[in-house]
Amino acid sequence: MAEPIINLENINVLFNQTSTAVTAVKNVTLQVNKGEIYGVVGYSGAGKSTLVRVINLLQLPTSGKVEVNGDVLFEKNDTVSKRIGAKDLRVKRRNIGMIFQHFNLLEEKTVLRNVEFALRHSQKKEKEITDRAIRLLKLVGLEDRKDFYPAQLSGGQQQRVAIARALANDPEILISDEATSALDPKSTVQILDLLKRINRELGLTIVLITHQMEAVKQVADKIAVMSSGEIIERGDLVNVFTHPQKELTKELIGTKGELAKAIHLLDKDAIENLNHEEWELVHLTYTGQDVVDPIAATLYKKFDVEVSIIFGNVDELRGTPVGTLFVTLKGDAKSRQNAVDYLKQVGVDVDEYNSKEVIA
Ligand SMILES: Nc1ncnc2c1ncn2[C@@H]1O[C@H](COP(=O)(O)OP(=O)(O)OP(=O)(O)O)[C@@H](O)[C@H]1O
Repeated sequence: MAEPIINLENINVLFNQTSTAVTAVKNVTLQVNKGEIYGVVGYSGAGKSTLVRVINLLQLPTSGKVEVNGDVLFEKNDTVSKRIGAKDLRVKRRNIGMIFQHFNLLEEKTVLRNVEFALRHSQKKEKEITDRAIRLLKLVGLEDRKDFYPAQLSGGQQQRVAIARALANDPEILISDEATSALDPKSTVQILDLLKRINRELGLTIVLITHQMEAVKQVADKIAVMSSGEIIERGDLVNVFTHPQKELTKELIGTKGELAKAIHLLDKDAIENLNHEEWELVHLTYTGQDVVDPIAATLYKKFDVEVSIIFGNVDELRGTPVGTLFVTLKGDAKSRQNAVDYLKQVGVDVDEYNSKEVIA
């Protein structure tokens, strides 16, 4: 049974500015299970940072309930108003590591001292602290840079130091706030691989907020899409990517751009002599190549529907290959309907675009 480690219920965060009030988070309920990598995505200003800062009460909600590891840290509604004490909160916060876009390292301290700094409040002896810091630097592959200063490291390496520091107190949860947004693509992949590895090896639960869909695609088990303070869509990563419901989700994962490209690439000559009733554009999404390989032949043989491929693409979602294919189907309406029903039956997700709208 999945065990929730983070439980946010009906969270609202209202910022009262002098002239205007902004509701940065609107009635958000979110559960993250132990050991999951949960991606929270959305455009800038959607409320992602505010929401995750609520988890360790760096941001106090206006109302709602914050529960971490079964302990209620905050609860406020019409009948209840309680909040964990400052001392207990400090202890709880050590169980939640954080990494940020700009690393936030202490520039005047060496890599080793930066990691040790996170352990300054622990009861450990100096030698134990140093040993632990070195072990963590080994984990992130930077043991040989322990005496360097942050400025002497690349962005990716600085983020590794930040990860080692975030893990110093052995947290069960790691919050990553746009941690790869300032990195080049190669370092981004390396940092995401590292996050995936520590998730697996240490059983760490990771909440990853990002506007980079590539990042969640690589590592997340589940995603939530935020817009104007609300979660508008959520679920298993592969499911959301293959069956996006909301326009914004389609936009974020690139379906909309792909559709525009498919329309642009349509062989206008080939369809010029057909009337609107005789063809349509369809977008097929499928997991597993074997489903799609024989499609064209099958649709022609079984349903007398002609398939022309406009373009296709195979992507990888957390290790699962997911294919998308834009094709035109030519044939009478009834045959095309039968063909589409058949595709759905064999597990292909089908989006149909009316030919009239497509070439309008
Ligand atoms: N301390 C604050 N005071 C007032 N308004 C704030 C504060 N923090 C955030 N906001 C507002 O709340 C909304 C959500 O901001 P938030 O930073 O959570 O979004 P985000 O999705 O994380 O975007 P970004 O990645 O750009 O930070 C925005 O309208 C922002 O201007």
